[in-house]
Amino acid sequence: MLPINEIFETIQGEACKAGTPSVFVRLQACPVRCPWCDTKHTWFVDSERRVSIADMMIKTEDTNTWAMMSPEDVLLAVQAFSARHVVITGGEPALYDLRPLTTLLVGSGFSVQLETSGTQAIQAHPYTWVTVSPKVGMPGRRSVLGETLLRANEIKHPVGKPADIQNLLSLPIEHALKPEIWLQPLSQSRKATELCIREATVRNWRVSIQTQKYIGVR
Ligand SMILES: C[S@@+](CC[C@H](N)C(=O)[O-])C[C@H]1O[C@@H](n2cnc3c(N)ncnc32)[C@H](O)[C@@H]1O
Ligand SMILES: Nc1nc2[nH]cc(C(=O)O)c2c(=O)[nH]1
Ligand code: SF4
Ligand SMILES: [Mg+2]
Repeated sequence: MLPINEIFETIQGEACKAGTPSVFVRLQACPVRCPWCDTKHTWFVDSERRVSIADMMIKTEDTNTWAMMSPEDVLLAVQAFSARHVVITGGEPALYDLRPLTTLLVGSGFSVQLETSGTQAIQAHPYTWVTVSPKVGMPGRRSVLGETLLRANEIKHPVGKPADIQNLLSLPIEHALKPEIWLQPLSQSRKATELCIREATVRNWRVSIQTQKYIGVR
């Protein structure tokens, strides 16, 4: 059973899969708590904020309410939309064993993507496209970052200031599989965007802007 904050259809806005019609499954809870996080309403699983699946499904704005769902409940909810790409995010979805859910989704014909901070061991079907957005110097277990970066299909690094580039360089990112490295400016800041453009250019990395925030979708 998984605590789900929201399930909604939109366009994946970030990194390699940007532009893909997607059903987002947002899990509740995150112990990492980045000060600039744009989904702070997912951090705590407050038992008083539990709602029915039906009430969770009709939400249209950010709230800290959540519903408890089985992998089969999630599959049914996801099948009601037309997108065939499912993005599992949060909160920190890797807090949970995602093997049952990802296996069910892959077996039902969906492509599956996981958005994770890399601070928890990843338990997901091997076909899952894993986007690791490494969190350095935040609470959470840095010790598993090396392992999750090895599993990463892409690295999407949040950047606000030059020290964030140094933090990324301190991680084992140059392994044999060479996942694409995307720099994502924090909160549409002009300064951060210019820094990402400069650093991506000299290092032959990429720039991931949160396109959903420019085209006005969730
Ligand atoms: C809300 S997190 C949820 C998944 C997981 N906890 C993680 O951090 O990857 C999804 C993505 O949004 C990014 N993000 C969160 N707040 C942001 C902000 N203010 N500006 C840019 N990216 C942000 C995260 O770094 C991550 O790549
Ligand atoms: N459109 C859209 N694209 C996204 N890519 C990653 C997101 C996330 O919150 O994990 C996100 C999101 O919240 N909305
Ligand atoms: S790890 Fe992800 S969900 Fe958690 S606080 Fe950081 S950005 Fe937000
Ligand atoms: Mg988001």
